[in-house]
Amino acid sequence: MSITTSPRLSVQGLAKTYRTKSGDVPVIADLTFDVQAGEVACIVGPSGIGKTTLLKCLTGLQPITSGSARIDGVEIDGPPEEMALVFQEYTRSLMPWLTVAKNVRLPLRHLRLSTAEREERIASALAAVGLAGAEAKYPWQLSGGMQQRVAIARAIAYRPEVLVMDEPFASVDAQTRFELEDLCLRIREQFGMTILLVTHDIDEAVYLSDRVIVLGERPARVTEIIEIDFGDPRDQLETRATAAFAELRTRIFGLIRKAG
Ligand SMILES: Nc1ncnc2c1ncn2[C@@H]1O[C@H](COP(=O)(O)OP(=O)(O)OP(=O)(O)O)[C@@H](O)[C@H]1O
Repeated sequence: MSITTSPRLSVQGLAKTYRTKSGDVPVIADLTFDVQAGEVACIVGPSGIGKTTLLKCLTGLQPITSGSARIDGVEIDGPPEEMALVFQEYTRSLMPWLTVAKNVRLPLRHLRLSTAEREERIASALAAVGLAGAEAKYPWQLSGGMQQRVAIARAIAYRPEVLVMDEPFASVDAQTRFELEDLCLRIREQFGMTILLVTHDIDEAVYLSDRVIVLGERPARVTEIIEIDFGDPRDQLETRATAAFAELRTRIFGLIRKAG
């Protein structure tokens, strides 16, 4: 007997046109792709191709013009409870007047959790991002990388099925970026989350992904979906030094350059 599993996230013929006072702006023409449960998938493509627009459609912040997006077979037509979103701009997503613990607690208010369960989720999320002990600190007392860890902790305390990240590591230094990438892979492992991430960094996409979805043309289409099979664990030095890594980087770079 063969067992078929439906994808966690399924995007079918998704199109998006912004309706503005000066006319229609077609940004996405036709996107079709699946992301399986527990995968990390990265969206890459030239600047302005519509990557953030796609995430807005998937997180219910913008209506889809035509086509569909589904989580576990259920059509997305508003912010889905199964998703959490992490933005590049952690300074704008954290509340500076709230402590780290209170920032992480914010989205949990909407869930029916006992006090003990809520506190356990906060503690384990902060431990998972390496911030155990920072509960009483304020965001402005932390480095940029640590603030982004708080934003990630807040998302994982919510325990979403799908963690959506829009250029989450673009505002931190290179060393912190590597640490946060590895954190991302650990979270997937520890919590079994599916991760969909937009990045401009091709190396980051190759390092993190099980699947890279390359967007091109304007309005956007899927140029190619590239499966990546480095297995786990990945290593920042060793994995990036392999011939397979260099080959994938060159291939994706070529696709983006052609599309841009
Ligand atoms: N609310 C809006 N109304 C009209 N046009 C918009 C709106 N939001 C975005 N756009 C346009 O949609 C296009 C795609 O923008 P989007 O931010 O999704 O691209 P992106 O690939 O994420 O860009 P970047 O790589 O620079 O971050 C751009 O031309 C942008 O000007």
